[in-house]
Amino acid sequence: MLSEMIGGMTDHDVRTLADDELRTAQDLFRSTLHVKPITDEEWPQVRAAVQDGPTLGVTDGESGALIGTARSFESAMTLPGGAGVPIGGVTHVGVRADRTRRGVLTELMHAQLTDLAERGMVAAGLHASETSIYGRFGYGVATCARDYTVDRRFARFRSDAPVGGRVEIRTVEAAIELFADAYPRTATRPGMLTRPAGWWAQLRRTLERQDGPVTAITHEGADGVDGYAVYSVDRPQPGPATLRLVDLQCAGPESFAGLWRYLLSVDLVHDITASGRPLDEPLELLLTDPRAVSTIAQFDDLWLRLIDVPTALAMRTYAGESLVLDVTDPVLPGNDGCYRVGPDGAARTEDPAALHLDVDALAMIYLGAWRPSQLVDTGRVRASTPGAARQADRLFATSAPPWCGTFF
Ligand SMILES: CC(=O)SCCNC(=O)CCNC(=O)[C@H](O)C(C)(C)COP(=O)(O)OP(=O)(O)OC[C@H]1O[C@@H](n2cnc3c(N)ncnc32)[C@H](O)[C@@H]1OP(=O)(O)O
Repeated sequence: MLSEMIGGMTDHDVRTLADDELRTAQDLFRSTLHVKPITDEEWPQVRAAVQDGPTLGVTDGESGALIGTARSFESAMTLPGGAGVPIGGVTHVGVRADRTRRGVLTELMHAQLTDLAERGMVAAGLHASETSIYGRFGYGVATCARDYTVDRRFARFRSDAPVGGRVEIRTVEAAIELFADAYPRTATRPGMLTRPAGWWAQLRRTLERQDGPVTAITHEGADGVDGYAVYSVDRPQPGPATLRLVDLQCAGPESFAGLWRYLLSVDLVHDITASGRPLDEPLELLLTDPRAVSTIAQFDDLWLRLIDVPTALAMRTYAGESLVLDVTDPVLPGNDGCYRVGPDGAARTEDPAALHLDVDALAMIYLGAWRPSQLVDTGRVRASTPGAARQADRLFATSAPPWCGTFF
């Protein structure tokens, strides 16, 4: 039983909160992010946007007040090779400011990993507020993303850019409804997650809180709706207007080009900002002047924690020659051991290992975000046979950088 494998003793009472405690938990989380409490008017909408799944809480021994919380919901993540793996989306993690650095988060993380394992989640994923928090619990940066801005004055499509399909302005509700059906078809890149109903409700709330008016568009190709985008425009008076892309998803090159042709055609816009996009999103390649696109930030996107390492390794595909990995998991020691990984699959083995790594480093190479040799070169992974790092590079390589693309 996985709960018996979890290390660390508990001196805090971690329990699953009841439905009528969710608002207190949300307010606690907000306070840790320095956000005002939820008002009575807001609560019904906030409640609707809470994805199904357990909210854990830690209460203070003396006062009984909630001092720490963490939520999770169930999703599925696309792997290299196309399989989907059950993943717990971890969110709303916070510890009351007067109770931090006493192990409350540690207890929550251990209890949550046990719970996720018992619910059959092969992995957990999160977006980190700070990069120093989650590595110790076995999470590693498994996808990266970039923010970019497009100067509309210089952005002209090349004549050989893909054409086809039709862009239509819709109400936000209609666009979400039409696109939510098509979304699973577009989530083919490793690291992409299925979006539960609560996620779409949260998007509606985000859109309602934009300063400028929100516009939603869909792209329709030969097989129906295959892409969508939502954006708002800030038009200060006086000053140049900025179109801020809130979400854009597409099934392929034609819908990507079609959506961007439309976005670049919107009048009275000076520049367009896009955040949290795939590192290799090829907008520059569609334009006559690639410098019209400027990357303004590149950062960690999804932090991944492999909970069931044997299953996780077996569910993705590999290329090249097989290799033995020696995995160490300081929190879930049931994952410790050697695994032969190759084009025929992955399984435990008694054979000697060529690469030695902790479970957080395994998460970093698992979807293809980092090459194993990069982690060897920087001391995060140890190679015990010559050539092992390059061999592992070939095994774990993916055709495109992984990307999550769903913020939660
Ligand atoms: C997925 C999400 O929801 S991301 C949002 C995370 N929440 C926030 O950022 C809100 C503000 N921060 C907080 O609420 C808290 O500081 C938390 C949740 C980050 C940490 O909670 P704590 O109860 O203090 O963590 P805990 O005491 O278990 O710390 C465990 C270890 O991590 C370290 N640690 C925890 N948080 C941080 C941090 N923010 N920066 C650096 N180190 C940290 C601790 O020093 C400790 O190290 P040690 O084991 O070597 O002594």
